[in-house]
Amino acid sequence: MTTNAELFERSARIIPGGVDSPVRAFGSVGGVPRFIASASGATVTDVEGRQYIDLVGSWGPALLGHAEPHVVAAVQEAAARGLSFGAPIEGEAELAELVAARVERAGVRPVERLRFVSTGTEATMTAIRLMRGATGRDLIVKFSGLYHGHSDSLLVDAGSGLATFGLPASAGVTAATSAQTIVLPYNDLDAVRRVFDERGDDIAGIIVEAAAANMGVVAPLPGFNAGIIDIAHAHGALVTYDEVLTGFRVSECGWWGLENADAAEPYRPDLMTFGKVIGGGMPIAAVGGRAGVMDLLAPVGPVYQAGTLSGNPLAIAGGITTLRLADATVYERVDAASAALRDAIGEALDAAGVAHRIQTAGSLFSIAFGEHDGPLTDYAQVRASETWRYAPFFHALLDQGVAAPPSAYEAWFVSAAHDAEIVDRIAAALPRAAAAAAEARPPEA
Ligand SMILES: Cc1ncc(COP(=O)(O)O)c(C=O)c1O
Ligand SMILES: N[C@H](C=O)CCC(=O)O
Repeated sequence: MTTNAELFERSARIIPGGVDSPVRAFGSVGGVPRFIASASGATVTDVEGRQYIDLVGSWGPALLGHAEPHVVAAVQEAAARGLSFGAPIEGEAELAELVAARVERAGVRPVERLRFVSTGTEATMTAIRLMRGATGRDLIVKFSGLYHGHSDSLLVDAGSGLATFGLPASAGVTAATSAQTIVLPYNDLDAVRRVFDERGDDIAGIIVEAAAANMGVVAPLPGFNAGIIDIAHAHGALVTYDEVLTGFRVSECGWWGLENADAAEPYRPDLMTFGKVIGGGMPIAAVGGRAGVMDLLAPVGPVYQAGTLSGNPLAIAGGITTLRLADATVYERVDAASAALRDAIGEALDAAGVAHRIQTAGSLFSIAFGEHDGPLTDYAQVRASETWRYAPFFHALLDQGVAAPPSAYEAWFVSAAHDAEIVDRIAAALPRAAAAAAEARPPEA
């Protein structure tokens, strides 16, 4: 049997850090990452044959659970017809229509056009290029601790792996590129107003996660998302609303649908980005939005964007089947599992005397250790929390067969396959994890 440790060592000799995406390396929690051999429903199994209840969900896509049989069959059937054609296929329009139709409230449909790419990074990169192309301006506004993938302009003060490893930015991004990204504190409308008052004529647009979930989960304050759209539009700038992580995970209609559930006049971002769930585990993402902006894309307009594998037939098949299956009952199951799990975590931590706050945005959640007066609202507060309690908490769960995200800065993902029995098994593992968090001590300064 090959062990995780042997594979990690072998991989690290040829792949930097032994992984193809930094957070997977267990850098901030320590130890050896599990090399996954297979996954089914709510569980993953590593190369040593050990099964874990999975709370990572491939970082979001596994809404229905792993290897959902209909999705697997659809992908297999597509594969049998050919892996990639570099030409349009019928399913692209169908998946685009499915995505666009879901983002609808009170007759408002912000997605009039959609283009598929292969990753969320490409989707947000294309979105900011479109905002610049549409306005003829250079500056982009983003928020501290939010993550939009790894394109140069958006790595400044970003969440996810940069937060995990405590990096303010990435080496290799030129000073000139960084200077074109203005970073503001999340949930601070006054800061947005001030920067637009000072530099509004030069700002192409704002990009924002629909609900922040890459610095742990930090929900937008009521009115924040609508407010930034008002401010941007008053200055002739655009807004990209990044639903790569939240889209069709927190509701049938994404975070936009949750926030606008009862709105007579839903707010309307100019562009939206999607990924993760729209491929059900296959590599696909998308940028969509107002026709007037989207039609600037080549070959209709002058903003260039392309991709050899864009609209890949296997990914399109996985996406269509996933979205067709992701109906109201799926979201009820996911919401119920998330609520039951949050309750169990809260009870275990309370019983162990560990001060904490469970941050939520729909079914997404994360744990902010330490005393907090109310929900944490920005990155500074998250960084000031007792993140050092996370590693022992994480490892105590892992030792008992529960795989939480290997970073305090990542969201926890449940799926429709996380039923009551699975939640009970996690609950049984929580007291030991809570005790480990209670015993943790801060690192020496
Ligand atoms: C909100 C958000 N935007 C963009 C991305 C980038 O997507 P990808 O990893 O597919 O490039 C991610 C996650 O990685 C994300 O969470
Ligand atoms: N936080 C990231 C996506 O949402 C985690 C995925 C990755 O970068 O590996």
